[in-house]
Amino acid sequence: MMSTLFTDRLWKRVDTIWNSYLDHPFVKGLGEGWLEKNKFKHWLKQDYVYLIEYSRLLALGSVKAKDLETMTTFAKLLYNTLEVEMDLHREYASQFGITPKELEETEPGATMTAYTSYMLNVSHRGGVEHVMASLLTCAWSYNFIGKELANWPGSVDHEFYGHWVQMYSSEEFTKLTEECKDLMNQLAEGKPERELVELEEIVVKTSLYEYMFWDMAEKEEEWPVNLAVNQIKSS
Ligand SMILES: Cc1ncc(CN)c(N)n1
Repeated sequence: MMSTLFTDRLWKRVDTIWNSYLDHPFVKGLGEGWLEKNKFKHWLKQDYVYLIEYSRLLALGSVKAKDLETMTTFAKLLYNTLEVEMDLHREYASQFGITPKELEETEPGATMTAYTSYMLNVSHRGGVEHVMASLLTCAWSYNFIGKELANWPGSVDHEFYGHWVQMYSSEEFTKLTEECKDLMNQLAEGKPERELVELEEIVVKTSLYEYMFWDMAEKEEEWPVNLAVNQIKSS
């Protein structure tokens, strides 16, 4: 009898959360092509610094890996993030007149800091399986969104957002996502229920953080201190 894959079990927990992304105004606007560019620019800058922290997490995966094959998978994901995915960001940024250096110097926002700090914290404290559980939602949920949006009329060919949809629904990104899922299943194999529950919780939490990240971009979230300074000045 074939046992259920751990990722199938995970899917049951995140299905509703991930489907709610598709109703979020930021994602909907991106897929339907009416998203305000300043909101996208906000996402782009925060996401660039998010991907820098995510890259640290991938490097940590290689450090914690117990065999060369796993080390190589993390290294491949790291290379792809730094050179392929972040290239998409650099290309979009150039259309806004933002240089790569300016992108890199983006002040990390509250949501992006909370999300990446959470992932790095559980990964530092745990083993390679905790690193993989922290990373999984990032790759898998974007691939899920990309493939869903690719079915929406006009999304792939949109003059501005089409490139985004093409990237996250691409065969290459799908293949990397499948490698992440395979590795998660391998690492979960034979683990006691108590540990599986722990890994599942990480995937649920990161899924909630993903929702908060979309919300952060939609609201163009800023640290409240600027508001406080202005209030002090005007009083
Ligand atoms: C916040 C977030 N999550 C996921 C991805 C896809 N790597 C991303 N670029 N940014």
